[in-house]
Amino acid sequence: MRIPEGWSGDESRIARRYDFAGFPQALAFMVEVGLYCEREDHHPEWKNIYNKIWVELATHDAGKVTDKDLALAAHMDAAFAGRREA
Ligand SMILES: C[C@H](O)[C@H](O)[C@H]1CNC2=NC(N)=NC(=O)C2=N1
Repeated sequence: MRIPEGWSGDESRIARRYDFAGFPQALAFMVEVGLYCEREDHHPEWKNIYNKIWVELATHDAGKVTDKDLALAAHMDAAFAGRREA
């Protein structure tokens, strides 16, 4: 498995921190990504403090990182790129 650019971790889980301009941008990111997660039935472990979000991705059923996690990571990175300056 190749860990995506900007992420850390190993075969069991990958992790990344996103820093936003403020809480509204972080909240908008969580709402947008959350709707994607509901559509895909695949959910992150994440924590928010003010303008920061810590994310960990793994497929619990499989006990490892799968293509679903990599797709979610790519979606998150794209959503972040679109909101960085907002
Ligand atoms: C019942 C439901 O489909 C499962 O719990 C899904 C939901 N979202 C999930 N999300 C993640 N990240 N891993 C899972 O194994 C998983 N399983």
